[in-house]
Amino acid sequence: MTDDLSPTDRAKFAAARRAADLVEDGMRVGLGTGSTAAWLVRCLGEAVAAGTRLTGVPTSRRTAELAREVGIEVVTLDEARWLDVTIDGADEFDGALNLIKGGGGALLHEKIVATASDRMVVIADAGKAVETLGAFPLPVEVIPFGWQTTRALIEEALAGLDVATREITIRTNGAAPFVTDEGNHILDLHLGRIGDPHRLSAALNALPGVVENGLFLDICDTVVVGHGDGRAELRDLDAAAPAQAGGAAGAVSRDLDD
Ligand SMILES: O=C(CO)[C@H](O)[C@H](O)COP(=O)(O)O
Repeated sequence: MTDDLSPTDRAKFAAARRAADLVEDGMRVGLGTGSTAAWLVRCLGEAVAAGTRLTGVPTSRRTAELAREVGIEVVTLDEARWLDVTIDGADEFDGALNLIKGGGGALLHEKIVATASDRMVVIADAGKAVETLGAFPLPVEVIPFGWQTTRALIEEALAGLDVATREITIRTNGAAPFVTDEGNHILDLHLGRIGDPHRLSAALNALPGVVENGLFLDICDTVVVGHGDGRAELRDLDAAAPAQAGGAAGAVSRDLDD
């Protein structure tokens, strides 16, 4: 399944394969969205074929389709109610394991599913590690009604916040605005650097018209970092370190050559 992969895809696969080993028989698993999460779903499909029993709650229609294709029993979040683990990709992660997500437009379901889980495990290639969040444009899901007014409100809110740049673009699909699984649009906030992610997240979610933003703060417990040579390294939040400590002090690493 992995012949002819680019180094980045090999890294994504390595992270997904290692994370699939964390799934135990009988678990209810939140299934993320994106190319790294797709590797995970394929790995879990192999585990199911080998006899592991699990139920999956997909975070998007795309993931639901792939999960069914590979033989995973798919249920809704309301049927599962609570999950043992959610495993998902990310666009950026920092030293405190805070994330930017939503590059694939599924951030709303992803945040709901991750929050309804005992543990959130992120799978990512090493290129997603950052010192400070914000180089990746921050996705914000907004309802279509009055989205241009919502964009203006976001611009006003950004004026008082610690960010490097303040450009906002509407995500498109061809000529039309991109539409999420919930029928909403995505505004991408090009901020360069986010000085205070908690303050920004609260300011965005306080605006009418904003449904959710792609900052996942204090949600992720573990990042499995994949490398192009096939290694995967686990970074766990150190319970002793304050979440806002950031940098290497906020997480502990274990090298797992497999
Ligand atoms: O948040 C997401 C989708 O909404 C993805 O997990 C994120 O964009 C990473 O994608 P990929 O694994 O393809 O790099």
